[in-house]
Amino acid sequence: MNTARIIGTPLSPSATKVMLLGSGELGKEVIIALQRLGVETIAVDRYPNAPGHQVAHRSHVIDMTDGAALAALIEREQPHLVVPEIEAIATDTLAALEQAGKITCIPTARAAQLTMNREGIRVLAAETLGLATSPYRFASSLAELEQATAQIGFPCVIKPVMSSSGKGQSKIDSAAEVAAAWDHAAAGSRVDAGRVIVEGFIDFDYEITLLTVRSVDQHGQVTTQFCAPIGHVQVQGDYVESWQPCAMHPLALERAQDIAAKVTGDLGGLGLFGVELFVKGDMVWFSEVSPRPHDTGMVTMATQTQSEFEIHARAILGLPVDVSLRAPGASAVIYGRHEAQGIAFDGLADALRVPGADVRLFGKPESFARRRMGVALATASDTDLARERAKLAASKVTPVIAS
Ligand SMILES: Nc1ncnc2c1ncn2[C@@H]1O[C@H](COP(=O)(O)OP(=O)(O)OP(=O)(O)O)[C@@H](O)[C@H]1O
Ligand SMILES: NCC(=O)N[C@@H]1O[C@H](COP(=O)([O-])[O-])[C@@H](O)[C@H]1O
Ligand SMILES: [Mg+2]
Repeated sequence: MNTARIIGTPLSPSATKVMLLGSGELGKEVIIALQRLGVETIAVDRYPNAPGHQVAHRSHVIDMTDGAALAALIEREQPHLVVPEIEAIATDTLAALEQAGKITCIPTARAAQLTMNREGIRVLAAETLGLATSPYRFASSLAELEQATAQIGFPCVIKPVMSSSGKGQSKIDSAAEVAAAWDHAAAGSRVDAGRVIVEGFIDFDYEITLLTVRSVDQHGQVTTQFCAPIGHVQVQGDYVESWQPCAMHPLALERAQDIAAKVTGDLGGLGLFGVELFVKGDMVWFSEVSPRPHDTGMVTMATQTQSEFEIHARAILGLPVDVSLRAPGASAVIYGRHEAQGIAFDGLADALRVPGADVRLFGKPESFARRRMGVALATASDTDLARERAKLAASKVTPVIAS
């Protein structure tokens, strides 16, 4: 039997305190949703003035992969819930603190541990749960990678076991490209530079994120609900546009939900998960899962009654959620285009004149050419029109070097 958390008053002894580990664009929205529910929020990231720092009650800058620093901060702040927002965290420390009964980690410390490393989640999905995935091998040296790619065949995709947003990822077509892919993976890896996964390339028709929520129902039981599927396009392993709902063959949707229920059921805990799936006709492959809101799910800020961030905030507090769709819509990413601090954004008014459009600028202090700095959102009578509108609105926002 689970009960909803009683919410106290922020900044008082009764406060319900939630600590976000990672405070980028996704964490910023979770923090805003938590604040609306009267929760005291603590934003942590590796650099000052991260998006979530700008809206939380308190902020901290630490190396979140440093277990001692992380444990010391948790000890000082005493949060009721610890909410990982990125993968690159000392998850073993979270597991030890959870084991000792000192924290509640969202959804669970084990989920954070398994998804931090592609090896953990892939072995769980393919070998323990028996789900369909791309064929795969792991390699810890160039020689092992050469052998692994020969076994998997070409084309194949090579990724560091610890990376996200496509960092260090290559799709290669021949053995001649293996060495360059190994070097690229080492440069793009998050923590450990020495290990990669090789995946057989899946020639999918389209790919989706199935936002899946584990929340507490009126009987105190954990229940699983699915948002409408989100279609997306990725360039160099990073998402550039997404839309909801994504039209699917009914059998493919049923299989997608079945896979998502199995994976999230095994990971356990409360909260929203982004289950990434590849679809061809009525066939569905599991790719990976984020035990937290997903970048492609930013579209839900326009499309759903409750955004993925509001759903996550409610679910982790033991509160009921509403996964209903409000209107078809789309999102399109706004990149920084410049390598500079404190850039400015021209053309916002033109973007907001696009019918049905809205824009979020994340406020990241430093821009890189391919850093996601904002997102355009749009609703319309159908997703084709919404995609046009979102892309048009994004194209109107021009990052410029501030004078
Ligand atoms: N085996 C594969 N076959 C075909 N395409 C793939 C394969 N693996 C990855 N991709 C493509 O690359 C994208 C990014 O891959 P993946 O999700 O594994 O990377 P990531 O770095 O974890 O990204 P993110 O953190 O944004 O989810 C996928 O969404 C898909 O478009
Ligand atoms: N695919 C995962 C993802 O989108 N994560 C989001 O990007 C931020 C990091 O952005 P940065 O690299 O620009 O600092 C993370 O904090 C999270 O909000
Ligand atoms: Mg992914």
